[in-house]
Amino acid sequence: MPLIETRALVKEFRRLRPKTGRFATVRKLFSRDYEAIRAVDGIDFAIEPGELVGYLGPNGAGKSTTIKMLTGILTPTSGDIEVAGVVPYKHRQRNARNIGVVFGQRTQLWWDLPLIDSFKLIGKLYQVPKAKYAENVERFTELLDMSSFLDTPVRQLSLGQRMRGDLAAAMLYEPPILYLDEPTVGLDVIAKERIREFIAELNADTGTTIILTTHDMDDVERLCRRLILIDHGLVLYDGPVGPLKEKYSPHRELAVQLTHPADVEVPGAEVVSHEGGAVRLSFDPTTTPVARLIAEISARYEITDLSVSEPDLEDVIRKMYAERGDTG
Ligand SMILES: Nc1ncnc2c1ncn2[C@@H]1O[C@H](COP(=O)(O)OP(=O)(O)OP(=O)(O)O)[C@@H](O)[C@H]1O
Repeated sequence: MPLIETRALVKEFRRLRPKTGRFATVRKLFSRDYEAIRAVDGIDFAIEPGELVGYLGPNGAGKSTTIKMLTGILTPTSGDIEVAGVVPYKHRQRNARNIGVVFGQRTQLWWDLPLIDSFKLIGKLYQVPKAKYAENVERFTELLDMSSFLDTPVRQLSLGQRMRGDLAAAMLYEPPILYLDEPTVGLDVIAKERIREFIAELNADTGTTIILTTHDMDDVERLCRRLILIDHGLVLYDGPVGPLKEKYSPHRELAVQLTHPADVEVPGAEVVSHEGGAVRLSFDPTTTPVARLIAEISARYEITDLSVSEPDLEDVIRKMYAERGDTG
């Protein structure tokens, strides 16, 4: 049975219709002329326990609005939504116990308090039993390497330290579900990797169901087995990463380094670039298996190095949106 499910989910916002021309500002003041924006326009998905799903889309696609409905902050205009057997907007408090939420752009922690005091407050708010609380703080402190800054006020933490604190805070009461909104935004490469490692471990070890919203394709490549791609409030793709790459970017590239420069000709592959002994070939793995291609090349030329590159996910997604007439 799905842990998270939405059916024909719609969220409409009303905003004042923009006015132009003379006295526009004055007219706006007295106007009752609203227009409706469908931020979410009939979204269906079902997420099973233990899944780690990337929820992606261009700016304004409706991602945050969906997450806000899942957390119970927003009430849908129509449609159904259920999270761990709870309708979030009807039972916000019950829903809150089942979910952890981390926003990359803002903290859930108390700005002026030492990090450990935020943890204590969250432990109290969620009535985490004493022993469990102590065990979890110890575990997360070790996993996220936080011991050197537990007593530092949150306002003095670096972005990477704060993010680790936010992740620990969201998981202190062991919710079965975690929503992550841009958890690696603004972090350096090492800090990003540390966060990704924690997310992957959390999902693998405790089976936490995770919905991840991000614009960072390295987050997606590293973490998500399933993607839900949305645009204009609609689901465009729901499935694994592999078939998406095959459909929108079927070609792979093989880079070979020849001992002696030569004009390369191999059946089933096209030379993309050729610089001295460095040759790049493009091929379709469904018609030319990579093993056969490598065998053919090694039989004809002397090679010192070779590598096959996967298509770039960002490129694949851009192509998909472009094909559907959306520039993102
Ligand atoms: N409170 C609101 N009132 C009016 N319009 C809103 C409101 N919140 C969101 N919108 C509009 O709904 C649409 C979807 O916004 P949403 O924030 O869900 O997109 P998003 O996919 O999260 O984008 P981003 O990647 O930029 O965060 C946008 O057109 C946005 O302007």
